Amino acid sequence: MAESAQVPTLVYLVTGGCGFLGEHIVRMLLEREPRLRELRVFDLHLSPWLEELQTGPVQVTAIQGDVTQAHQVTAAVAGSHVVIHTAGLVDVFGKASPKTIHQVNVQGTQNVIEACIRTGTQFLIYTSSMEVVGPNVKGHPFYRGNEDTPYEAVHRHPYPCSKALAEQLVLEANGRKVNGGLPLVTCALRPTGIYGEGHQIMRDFYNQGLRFGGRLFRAIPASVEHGRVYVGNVAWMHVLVARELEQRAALMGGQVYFCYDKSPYKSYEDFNMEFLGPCGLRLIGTHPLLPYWLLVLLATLNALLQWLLRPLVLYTPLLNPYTLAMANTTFTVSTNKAQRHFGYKPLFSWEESKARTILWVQTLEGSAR
Ligand SMILES: NC(=O)c1ccc[n+]([C@@H]2O[C@H](COP(=O)([O-])OP(=O)(O)OC[C@H]3O[C@@H](n4cnc5c(N)ncnc54)[C@H](O)[C@@H]3O)[C@@H](O)[C@H]2O)c1
Ligand SMILES: CC(C)[C@@H](O)CC[C@@H](C)[C@H]1CC[C@H]2[C@@H]3[C@H](O)C=C4C[C@@H](O)CC[C@]4(C)[C@H]3CC[C@]12C
Repeated sequence: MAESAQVPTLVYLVTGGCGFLGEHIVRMLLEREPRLRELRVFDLHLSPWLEELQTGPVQVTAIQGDVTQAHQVTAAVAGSHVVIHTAGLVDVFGKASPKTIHQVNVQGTQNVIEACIRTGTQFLIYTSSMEVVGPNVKGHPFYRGNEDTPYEAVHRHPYPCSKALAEQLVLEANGRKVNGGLPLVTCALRPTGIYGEGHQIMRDFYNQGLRFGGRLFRAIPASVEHGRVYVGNVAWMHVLVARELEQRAALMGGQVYFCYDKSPYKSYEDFNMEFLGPCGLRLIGTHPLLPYWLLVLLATLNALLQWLLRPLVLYTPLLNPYTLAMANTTFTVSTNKAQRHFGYKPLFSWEESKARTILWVQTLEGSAR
């Protein structure tokens, strides 16, 4: 991929480029990657905002496609220098079947890998997830751990299982010969809970609060820390890895990196209130309002209702046995591996990340402020 710094010559492909994280990666690349000649945005659902990006100096190519269709992936990858694979089904609410989650997240990733091999694309960055590690099915806490912290990564839920399998495929593909004989260089980035402009779950919490007269009810102890990272910093880490992967292939190839920044360690609900509070919502209770056993019962009833109603309507509440267990298990990271390996530093401070997210919440319909 060696190229002259002056003339934009590179072709990047972002799968899932119209998603929450994907959009930030696409916009960040256009703002901060001067070597770009063409940016291909591959997604099952193309967004209208793509049109506004097609008037700039970089050729933005919108490709409507499905990562489960190998031929579509190969056509999109052919001729690209770097692939950022962020497309996936992010579902812990029972919206998609386990089979579909596997098809998209695992088979889709295998299709991306094989497309790189077949077409000679050398650099592949995969958006993995903290969930590849945990929280595990035993509810073991992961307290300010890093990429080398021992932890029993045991999962049963289709989503974390699919992310773990996909990540393994990507890392194992590192070093395989691509068409033309050069080695494929891969790495995986593991964001914790991403927040920021466009976060659907934050939108869901906000709407739930509006439905209850501006109130949200504490379900999780404030002492349970959940790692969060601002979407702009996750996007920046992807851009940086894509830039450094060639020069530092021996060090970075086949590696995993947690995505992190200076976002504070808080419970999931308290962290959300950093943004929802200034927009008029209140979190009721300094302790969980209901005993844990009752929350488990309610979560189980939600899962039963989802199963009973499935032939008629898709019932996908925030509270289910998996989300309750997740929220109730400490999982935070403290690492500097990305800084040591490729000079990553968060682009956005906590204050900037918070301000940007609050501004976005305030634009949501019904915002009190
Ligand atoms: N949101 C988080 O907190 C978080 C945390 C860690 C990792 N991740 C990972 O980041 C990636 C992006 O997550 P997100 O939160 O932006 O989700 P998202 O649902 O907003 O974006 C995913 C994108 O992938 C596209 N997509 C889905 N199925 C596809 C298919 N078959 N073919 C092509 N495109 C398809 C969707 O249309 C969507 O635009 C995922 O791989 C997810 O596992 C997300
Ligand atoms: C209803 C209450 C119990 C409420 O507190 C539930 C919160 C719950 C919806 C979230 C708690 C932890 C979240 C997950 C975490 O941030 C990491 C994730 C990994 C990422 O790859 C996808 C999103 C997610 C699974 C995220 C989803 C929402 C939570 C489960």
